Amino acid sequence: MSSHLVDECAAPPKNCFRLVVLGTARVGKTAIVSRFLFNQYDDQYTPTIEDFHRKMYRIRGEVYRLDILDTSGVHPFPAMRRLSFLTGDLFILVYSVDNYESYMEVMRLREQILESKASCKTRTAAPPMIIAGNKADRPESEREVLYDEVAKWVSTVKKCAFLETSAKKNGNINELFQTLFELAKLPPEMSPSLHRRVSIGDQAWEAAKKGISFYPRGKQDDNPLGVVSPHARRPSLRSDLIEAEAKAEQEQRRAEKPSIPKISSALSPYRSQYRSCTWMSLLRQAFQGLVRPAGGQVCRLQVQHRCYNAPAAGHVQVDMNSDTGVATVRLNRPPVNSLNLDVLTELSIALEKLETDRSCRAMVLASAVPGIFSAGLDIMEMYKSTPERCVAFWRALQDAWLNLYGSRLITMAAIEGHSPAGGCLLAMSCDYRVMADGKFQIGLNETRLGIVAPFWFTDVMLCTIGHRETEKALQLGAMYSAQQALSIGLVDKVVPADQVMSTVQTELKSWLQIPDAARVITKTSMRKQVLDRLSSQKEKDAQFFADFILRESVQKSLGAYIASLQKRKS
Ligand SMILES: CCCCCCC/C=C/C(=O)SCCNC(=O)CCNC(=O)[C@H](O)C(C)(C)COP(=O)(O)OP(=O)(O)OC[C@H]1O[C@@H](n2cnc3c(N)ncnc32)[C@H](O)[C@@H]1OP(=O)(O)O
Repeated sequence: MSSHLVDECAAPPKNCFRLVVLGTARVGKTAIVSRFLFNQYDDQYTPTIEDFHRKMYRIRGEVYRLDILDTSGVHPFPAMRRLSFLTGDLFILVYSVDNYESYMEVMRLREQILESKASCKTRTAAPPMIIAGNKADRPESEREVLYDEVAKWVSTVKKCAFLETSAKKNGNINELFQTLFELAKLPPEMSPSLHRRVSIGDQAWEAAKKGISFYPRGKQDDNPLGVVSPHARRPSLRSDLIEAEAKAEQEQRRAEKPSIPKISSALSPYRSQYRSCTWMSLLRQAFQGLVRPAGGQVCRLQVQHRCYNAPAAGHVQVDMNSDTGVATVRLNRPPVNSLNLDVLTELSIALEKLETDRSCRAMVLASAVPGIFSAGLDIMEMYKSTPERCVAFWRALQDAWLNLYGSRLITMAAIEGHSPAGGCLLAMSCDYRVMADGKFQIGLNETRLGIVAPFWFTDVMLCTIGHRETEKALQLGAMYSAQQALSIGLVDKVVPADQVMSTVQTELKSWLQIPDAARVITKTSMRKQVLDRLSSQKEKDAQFFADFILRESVQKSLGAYIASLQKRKS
């Protein structure tokens, strides 16, 4: 029996759920999932990057689908983590009773999930969550987290439950899922003890499938059944979008209250809002080959070695040349490649993927939009926004920058157009810059907008052109022509526009001759201080940004700047 048939038994969107399991490394996330799915426990520890599982159920004549995302405990993939927050319907947050820091991380994770959800206009309610204090079998002498402390905290938060568990001894695992499903108002039969585990090809499952798909009143087995899909992989982008859309419609419908006579027409304005919402774009990004099937029940993250080209809608196009080990990453958000939350998230994911691709040694950052490298941050993300959205946006920028500036790859910017502010930051964060001669300008022009370049923008510029030039450049919000930029060291080479790419390729050849290990250690040691400065205060920096940008006076300046851009155009 071919395993894909499990998916032929499709669940309606309203019965599809994504469960995300989060927590620091070594707390037992994978062990909990493994107990739940297979009633197995493996004593060996293998760090997880991201595993994907699918379980299908037949319960009281209906088909349900539970997708489980078992996430990484370390955080080299912040964009993937944020996407897991956004796409999750219910969450298990795991800590280990012998590790207080892991409990602190659970508290932080809860906040981050809520903030991520709040930044999506269509999804604001707190999702159901359960806190699992795992390794409860450990001797009391090793315990660092007291049961009462967690219970007290959980009693103060909404839609959240708490249990201590032992994946090793199978303690409370069934109860953990049962409580979560109850909280999420999912059928209790989804818990391991309340359904019969069957496998693909099992007659009961096959009969149930037929009964549901074709002959609902046929001879089907009425006992709840659950089957783990052996070759589970993340759904295709298209099916996920369709499903997400159906779900969002459902949510809207609930919010709209049934008293509205024509629900479909009442929904239409929300549909268009929904279609353009960030959540949808993030979903789109989430499934652009982020995780590929690797066979078996577990889908370890694997990196495509040839081509990461995003679908047409993607704002970041990635071409990987496996022969040379050089990837070209093109920003593609016409008209001016302004960097909004979506672009930044996509960029982060692209960079994270390249970072983990062993065949990739270098990356060229370029634009797919003629005449522009990037117009910098999308001003509309900063104008009349909400604090939650501002924080989410800023985090996405921080992550994209940390990925780029801290990359092990040789990074080169092919600047074939204007590159103000955030565009200049991206270019400066690369190892080498080639700019097109002519009318294009580059620089950190923040003061002209009435805003202040953050300390890490300043740090990067200081490292690039030195103190004196940075002081002048930043105070004046100076924009430089390519030749001026060359003279102060802001770019490394200026060539006619049609030779930018070939010049980058030529330059790359000499960089590629240097052994990677020595080059990477050198680069890392040179950049560490600047990277650490932001890494150590990301949250403070994000909060500061939100507070600053939403000040009335700053909003006024931004409003005037936007008007001046529009006026200049007309
Ligand atoms: C404590 C923390 C403090 C906060 C720190 C914040 C740090 C901020 C960093 C930034 O990156 S702020 C953004 C700064 N960017 C700019 O000032 C660039 C402004 N744009 C331009 O100068 C020009 O557009 C251009 C890039 C030189 C391109 O000129 P071109 O003539 O080709 O296009 P336009 O007709 O001007 O623009 C087309 C279209 O795009 C809109 N637009 C331009 N830039 C942005 C942007 N950054 N964000 C959003 N939208 C942008 C422009 O208004 C036009 O829109 P429409 O009129 O067609 O609707």
